[in-house]
Amino acid sequence: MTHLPPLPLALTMGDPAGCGPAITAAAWHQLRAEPGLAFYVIGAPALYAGMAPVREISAPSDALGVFAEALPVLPLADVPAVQPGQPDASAAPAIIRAIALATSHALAHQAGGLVTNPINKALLYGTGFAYPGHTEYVAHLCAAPGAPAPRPVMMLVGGGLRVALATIHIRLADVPGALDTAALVALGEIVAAALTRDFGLATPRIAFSGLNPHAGENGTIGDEEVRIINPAAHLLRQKGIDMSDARPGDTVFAEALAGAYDAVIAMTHDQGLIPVKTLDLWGGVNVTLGLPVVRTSPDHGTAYDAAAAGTARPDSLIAAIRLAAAMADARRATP
Ligand SMILES: NC(=O)C1=CN([C@@H]2O[C@H](COP(=O)(O)OP(=O)(O)OC[C@H]3O[C@@H](n4cnc5c(N)ncnc54)[C@H](O)[C@@H]3O)[C@@H](O)[C@H]2O)C=CC1
Ligand SMILES: NCC(=O)COP(=O)(O)O
Repeated sequence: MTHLPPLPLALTMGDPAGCGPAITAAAWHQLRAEPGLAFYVIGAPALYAGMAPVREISAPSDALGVFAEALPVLPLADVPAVQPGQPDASAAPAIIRAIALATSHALAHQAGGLVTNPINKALLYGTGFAYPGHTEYVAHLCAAPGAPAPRPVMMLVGGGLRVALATIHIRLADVPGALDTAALVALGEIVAAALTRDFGLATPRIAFSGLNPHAGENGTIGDEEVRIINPAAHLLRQKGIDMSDARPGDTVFAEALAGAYDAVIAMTHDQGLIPVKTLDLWGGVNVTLGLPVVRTSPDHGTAYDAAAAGTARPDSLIAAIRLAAAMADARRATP
């Protein structure tokens, strides 16, 4: 077994008007005594002033020596001054640069992985950001020269569940047309490989959820299960992956909680996120699978109201930091 030295995690500042600065400072207070969870944040030092002692660093490796005493901040230029709770589109270029820099640190093995603070997607779209979210943007940044971007898979971890998504930020009406047997096979392979590599499960058991009520009742109330999902499950089983046919969406998460499955692949964003957020509103983590770098995130958004009121909770960010560190450890042990 190879053991490479631990690296700090790179946190992005996220939307500076959102909860990111407050939860980052709060996470530092709670984690500063755990050197295995050392991190630095890429952002404007002023964002954290008054919430934590701040130390500017000039390279990711400086964070390890600083973390116990102060929040290590790698300064990002040109972050406009914003008010908590007051989104400001002029911050968009800096928000995007922080994500790009953190990803480059992880790709260069200067950071063990990246943990992204929440962004306001509509605000970024309004300034021309061409990606649905971090998931697809980080994948784009991970593309090798001349090669297509790796296919990223969003998985939520929380409340005793792991739930990967077959479709993410698309209209519900577009979901049936977006489901495709070959794509579900590729998705199942990515989820199975990640559960082994990053979560230490030698032979993970995975379930597809159905799209239609009762998983389509044998094609009588929707045929995506018999036409698309079950054929993908069959092909995955032929590849040696323990994959169920489509299970009814109203029971598959209870089955997973009871121990029948290590992960569920949900067909839509809300089908997957509702059980995780209902079971674990504060502690859920969003993980991107299928990338050469570790990337996690809190599963909540910018929470402008909590940012303005000073009531933002760091629980989900802390869970995201813990999970990223565990995944980075697993990859260091078996690169
Ligand atoms: N990973 C990311 O960057 C994500 C970004 N978003 C973005 O967040 C923005 C706001 O989305 P919403 O649907 O309002 O979801 P939200 O998660 O920001 O807020 C929903 C409710 O939960 C509360 N809440 C969320 N996190 C909290 C925390 N840490 N502490 C205390 N209260 C908290 C909020 O105050 C609000 O009442 C959107 O622009 C969306 O694009 C949403 C989800 C993930
Ligand atoms: N609802 C989850 C979400 O919006 C996270 O998206 P991403 O920014 O992690 O791609």
